[in-house]
Amino acid sequence: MDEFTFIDAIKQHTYKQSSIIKGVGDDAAVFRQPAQDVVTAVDVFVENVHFSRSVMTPFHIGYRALAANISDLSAMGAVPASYLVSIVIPDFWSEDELHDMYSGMAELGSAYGMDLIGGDTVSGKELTLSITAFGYVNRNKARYRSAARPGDIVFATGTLGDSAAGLFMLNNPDDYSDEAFYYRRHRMPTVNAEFASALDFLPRLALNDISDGIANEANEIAQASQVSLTIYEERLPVSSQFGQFSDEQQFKWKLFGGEDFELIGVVPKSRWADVLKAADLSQTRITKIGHVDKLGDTGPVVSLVDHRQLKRRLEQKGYTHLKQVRK
Ligand SMILES: Nc1ncnc2c1ncn2[C@@H]1O[C@H](COP(=O)(O)OP(=O)(O)OP(=O)(O)O)[C@@H](O)[C@H]1O
Ligand SMILES: Cc1ncc(C[n+]2csc(CCOP(=O)(O)O)c2C)c(N)n1
Ligand SMILES: [Mg+2]
Ligand SMILES: [Mg+2]
Ligand SMILES: [Mg+2]
Repeated sequence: MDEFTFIDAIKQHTYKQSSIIKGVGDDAAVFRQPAQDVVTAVDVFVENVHFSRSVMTPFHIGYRALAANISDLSAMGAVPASYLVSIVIPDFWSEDELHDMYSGMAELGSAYGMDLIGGDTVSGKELTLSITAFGYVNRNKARYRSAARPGDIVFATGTLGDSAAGLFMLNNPDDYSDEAFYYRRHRMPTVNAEFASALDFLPRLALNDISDGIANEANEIAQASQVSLTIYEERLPVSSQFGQFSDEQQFKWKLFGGEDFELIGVVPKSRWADVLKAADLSQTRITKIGHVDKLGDTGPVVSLVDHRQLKRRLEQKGYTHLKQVRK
C-alpha cells in the first residue's frame, strides 16, 4: 500500500453535508455556508502522550480523537459537520490497523452526520493524529467562555473523573466493579453536541468542554469572564460506582483528571428551567454545581467548598503540556 492507495481506501464516496462542494481528491476541500457562522477547532494526538497502544486499539484511538474535536465544537454550541485528518504513520502500523483507526472516526462521525473532507498522510517515527473539525452555529450564537456574570448558575453535564479512572483501571487491572463502563468512558467518551445546540435559544450562555479537568476549565471561564466562581465538591456529579476508589483518587480524578469531554456551563438563574428542559430532551444528565460571584480583590478566583464546608481556592491545575522550563 502506498499513500495514494491508502487515501483511496479511506475516502468517502458520497457526502452527507450538502454544503460540501469538493471533499477528498483535490489540493483542498471546498464548502459553502452562507447563512451561519463556521466554527473550527484542531487538536493533535501523540502516541504515549494522549494514548498508549497497550490500552487503546486503533479503533479507540480514532474514535476518541474525533470525540475530542466534536467536544470542542459542542463547547462552542456548534453542530458538527465535517473534519480533516492528518496522520504521521510509523512503518510498523499495518493497513488493517490504519483502517480500524479510520473506522473509529467514521463510526462517531457518521453518528453526527459528519463527513471526512480531506487531510494529509506522511510516514514518520511515532503515530501522530491531528483532526481539524468544522461545525455551524446560527449567526452570533457561538458560546464563549467570557459570557459568565455574577449571580449565574454553574452546571456540569454527565459525570466527572470516569475517564481518568478508566485509564487507571486499564493500566492497573484489579477487582473493580463496572470496569467495562469506565473503560468505555476512557476509550469512547460521550460528547454533548445535541445538548449544546439545543440551548441555541438562550440569549446568554458560557460553555467550556472538560479536556484538562474541571478545575482548569472553571478557571478558564472565570478568567475570560472576569468573575469568580464557587463550586461545591459534594455536588460534583460522579458515576454510581465511583465510591469504590480511594478518597484521594476520587478527588484527583473528578477535579483534575480531564478527558471526560463533559461540558461546564454558566447560565442566568432565570434560564435554569429552560436548560433542564433541553437536557431532558437530549437525554443529558446535568447538575447544578455552583454559582458565579463578583470578581475578587485579587482577580478571578475559583473556590471549592469541600465536604466539611471549608472554602479554599481551586487552582488552575490539570493536564498541562510544556510544563518543563525551557529556554
Ligand atoms: N500552536 C497554536 N497556535 C495557535 N493557536 C493555538 C495553538 N495552540 C492552541 N491555540 C489556541 O489557543 C486556544 C486554547 O487552546 P486549547 O488547546 O487550550 O483549548 P482546547 O482545545 O479547548 O483544549 P484541549 O486542547 O486541552 O482540548 C484556542 O483558541 C486554540 O486555537
Ligand atoms: C498514555 C496516556 N497518558 C496520559 C493520558 C492522560 N491525558 C493525556 S492528554 C490529557 C489532557 C487533554 O490533552 P490535550 O490538552 O492535548 O487536549 C490527559 C488527561 C492519556 N490519555 N494517555
Ligand atoms: Mg486544543
Ligand atoms: Mg476545549
Ligand atoms: Mg489541554
